[in-house]
Amino acid sequence: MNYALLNSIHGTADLKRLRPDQLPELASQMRHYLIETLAPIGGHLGAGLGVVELTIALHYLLNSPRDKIIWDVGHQAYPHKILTGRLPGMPGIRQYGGLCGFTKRAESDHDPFGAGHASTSISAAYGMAVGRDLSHQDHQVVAVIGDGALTGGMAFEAMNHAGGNNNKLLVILNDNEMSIAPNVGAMSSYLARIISGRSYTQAKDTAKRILEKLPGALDAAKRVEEHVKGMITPGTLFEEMGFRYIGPVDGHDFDHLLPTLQNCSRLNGPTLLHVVTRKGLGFSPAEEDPETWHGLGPYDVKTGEPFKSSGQAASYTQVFADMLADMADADDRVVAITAAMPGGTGLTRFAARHPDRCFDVGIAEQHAVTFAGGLAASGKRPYVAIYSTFMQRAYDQIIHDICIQNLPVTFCLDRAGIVGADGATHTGMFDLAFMRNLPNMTVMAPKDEAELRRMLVTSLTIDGPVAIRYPRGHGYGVSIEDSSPLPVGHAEVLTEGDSGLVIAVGSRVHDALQAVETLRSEHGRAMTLLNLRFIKPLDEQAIMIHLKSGQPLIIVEEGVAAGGAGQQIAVLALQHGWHGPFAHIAMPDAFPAHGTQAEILRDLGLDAAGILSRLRQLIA
Ligand SMILES: Cc1ncc(C[n+]2csc(CCOP(=O)(O)OP(=O)(O)O)c2C)c(N)n1
Ligand SMILES: CC(=O)[C@@H](O)[C@H](O)COP(=O)(O)O
Ligand SMILES: [Mg+2]
Repeated sequence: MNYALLNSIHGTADLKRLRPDQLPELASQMRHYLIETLAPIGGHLGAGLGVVELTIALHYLLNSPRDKIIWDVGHQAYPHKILTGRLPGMPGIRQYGGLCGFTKRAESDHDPFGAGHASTSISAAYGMAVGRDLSHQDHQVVAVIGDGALTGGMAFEAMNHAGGNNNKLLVILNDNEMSIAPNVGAMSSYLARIISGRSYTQAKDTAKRILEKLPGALDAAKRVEEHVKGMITPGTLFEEMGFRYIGPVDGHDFDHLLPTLQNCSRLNGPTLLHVVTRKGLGFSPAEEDPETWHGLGPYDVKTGEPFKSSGQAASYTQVFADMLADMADADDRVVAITAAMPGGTGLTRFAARHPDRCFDVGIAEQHAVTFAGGLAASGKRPYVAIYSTFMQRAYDQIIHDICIQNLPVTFCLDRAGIVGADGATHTGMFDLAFMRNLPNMTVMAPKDEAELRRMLVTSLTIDGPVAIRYPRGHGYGVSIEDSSPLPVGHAEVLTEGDSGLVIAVGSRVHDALQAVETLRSEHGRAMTLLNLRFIKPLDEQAIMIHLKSGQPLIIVEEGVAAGGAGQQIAVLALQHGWHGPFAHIAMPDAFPAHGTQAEILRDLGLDAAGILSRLRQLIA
């Protein structure tokens, strides 16, 4: 493909020099460029392809960075990055040292607000609109939010606030009928009805029938018609929330988009523009299967097939989902909940076997947790599968609705620890610290996929809240025959030696074992290695039996050091009078960069080589 037009755009000023009739060609080149550039590296393709025209139109008419464009989640912002001077960096997006996969303030003045988590854009944009008005400035503030992100409560909290006031704010609802998976819920049906126009037609028919049945009461019936029409005319809900509703508009047609956006930008007060787009537009595999092509690894442009790495063990996610489905076979109290991530959490597999016991609540982590509380209070055993990073949203619900009432809800924290290309916003670095300090909570971390299965079985024996955290990626291909429950609160001794005690948590156990074995074979120094298994309750007895005063104590965990298991173990050791060399190999008080999981673990000294080097220092 010839990218001459695209390559001539070094910033938004170049875009503005184009004639309107050149924009479709620019859109076409940008689509091809995205499809080709992401093929060897993967990334969030589908959402960006869907907003190519919208992004071009916004930058054509607005004056970023003076005008503020806030992209919700930020995964669809690749076209925005291209138009704002970041085209040369695109081949390195989400790679180590490369561009961030989301919007990021530190990366560009054109990213006025960073994101990664959903449903924040209207709040941030409204804050900027109010800030602008307080400072008597007059730039535009535009939030672009997807129909999936609109299922998040924050979006409605923000609309409730903004709609009650008169600050100028444009919210663009990018409606492609998809979250990552097909969008769910009543709002999604409402938007679909607006697009199809059926509700409006039906309402008119209903009013007509009322008219026919009430001869002589024409005025009254006329009023009924007006009322019914008013109730379900497109966008009434938004109008009732204080927003001027405009749309629906074809988000791929510049002839519609440009004049509509131009008009919207002249309006005062809060306005919602409903734009209809197609996720993955321009690449048929992505149009046909938008869920797979939402975000993926490398793929073959010619065949339209994602590359599959052969010979890999099952992922933790798959093992989790299959085990939970087995448990649901045997126990009809078991139910599963996802917050808009049925694929990512594996619950699509669970739903295939137990469709009536699997609930996708939308991007609503807080609701997911309290909904689980309600299910638990009615005798069910809910398993809430949410990525570690997204669970941060629901902390008060975990405390107030689950832990205080000691309800048997199990939190299945996928993507715990380093996630790789998604970087800081998606890193699951806090869950060990925030879960282990909650009364009534049991916290487990499996060393491999077999242990994950046993921990799930164990959770069913515990009559209270449980958190199980496991990493992104594949297991080790170990045998998963044993499905017996684990003794609660007991660590596992993996090696024994008198040169020191290493305690490793979950995902770091295998690398710690490798380091301990290398130390023994290369230096003849044997250490005891405990697989902690239970971060809470802590196996104080096993720790104190194996901890010898004067000898090194090393704790390895893939989570933030502050408040992590290591700090609690250190306090325990000191309370028992232990003294000796100490190392807490964990994540520092800083957000990690993006790259592969291996690169980030290496940087943090959390891989086998890093652990080995710390062990060598300690015994030196
Ligand atoms: C709080 C939170 N939960 C879940 C996610 C995972 N997630 C990322 S994008 C997405 C779907 C967003 O759908 P939509 O806003 O409609 O954007 P589209 O991809 O359709 O353009 C989800 C669930 C997230 N980023 N943040
Ligand atoms: C944008 C977003 O939040 C998701 O698409 C996320 O990137 C998915 O991560 P996984 O690839 O680990 O499922
Ligand atoms: Mg969508």
